[in-house]
Amino acid sequence: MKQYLELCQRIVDEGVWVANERTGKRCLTVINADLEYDVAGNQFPLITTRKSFWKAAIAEFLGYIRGYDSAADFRKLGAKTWDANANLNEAWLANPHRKGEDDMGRVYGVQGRSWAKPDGGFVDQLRKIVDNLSRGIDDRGEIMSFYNPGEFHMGCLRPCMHTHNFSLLGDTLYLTSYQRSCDVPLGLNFNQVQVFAFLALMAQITGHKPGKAYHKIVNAHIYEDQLELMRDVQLKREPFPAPQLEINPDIKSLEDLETWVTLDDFKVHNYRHHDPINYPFSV
Ligand SMILES: Nc1nc(=O)c2c([nH]1)NC[C@@H]1CN(c3ccc(C(=O)N[C@@H](CCC(=O)O)C(=O)O)cc3)CN21
Ligand SMILES: O=c1ccn([C@H]2C[C@H](O)[C@@H](COP(=O)(O)O)O2)c(=O)[nH]1
Repeated sequence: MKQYLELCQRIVDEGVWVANERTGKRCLTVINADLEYDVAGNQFPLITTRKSFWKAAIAEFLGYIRGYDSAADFRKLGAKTWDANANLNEAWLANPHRKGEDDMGRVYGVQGRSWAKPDGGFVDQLRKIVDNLSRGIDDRGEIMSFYNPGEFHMGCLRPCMHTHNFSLLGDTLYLTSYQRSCDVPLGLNFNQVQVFAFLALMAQITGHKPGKAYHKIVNAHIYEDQLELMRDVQLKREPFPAPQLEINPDIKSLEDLETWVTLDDFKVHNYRHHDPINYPFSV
């Protein structure tokens, strides 16, 4: 929590205003942030200076793991986060690749589970990582990347958190995740939860102990219409201690994640938080 608040304060103190064409808004921006999460010690990085809807963050990530490409499937899992990008962005609505209501196109999990090969067929990046790690193999390329410039024109948004790189040291699993663009008041609240939960889940299904998760962000920003709430409300609050995440121990394989897992398989203990803050969302 301290590192999150320090990043927010750094943006307020040192950020530079940058105009963003896609949203038509200005963002107060800094470059480079390195965050670290202690998954071994189960210090769940949930924001405590406002109420976090952490279940939606986990639902969203479960949708990526399943390779979903429809905002409707995300809604069924419990995340409304893709509704706006799938259905409200003018450029995407006019895109001939959009398959209709709720279609997100070839983004995130689609790339993670079925990256199209130029010579035909698809690559399932996540399956390969799970198979290798389960056999104790780290080939120094245990990477799932959603970043496919050859198909950007076929999706509603370029991936923000775009690459997840796993490492095995002895029987401890590590994760390094890379993010090119970060909406710190809204997106990061979710992304922290996702990086932590992804390492915890992968350690559980591949039979390893989780170590640390490293989260590397390039462009970290606060939109102009979020600044006042961040500076004058959220940053004035005192954080509470980190809660703990409990994952159903019956989740034992990638197939489990693909088939029966729901949000009921995740629980958070000792979550003390301040009141919710409704930050504006930019499409
Ligand atoms: N501008 C922008 N920021 C983002 O963080 C973002 C995008 N666009 N587009 C793609 C995804 C969608 N994500 C989202 C979308 C909505 C919320 C959101 O509204 N969160 C609310 C409550 C959510 C709920 O009630 O479930 C929050 O207060 O955290 C968060 C992340 C993250 N990404
Ligand atoms: O997981 C996510 C997804 C998206 N975001 C934010 C970061 C930006 O504010 C927008 C994406 O806009 P681009 O113009 O494509 O950079 O969404 C996030 O923080 N986390």
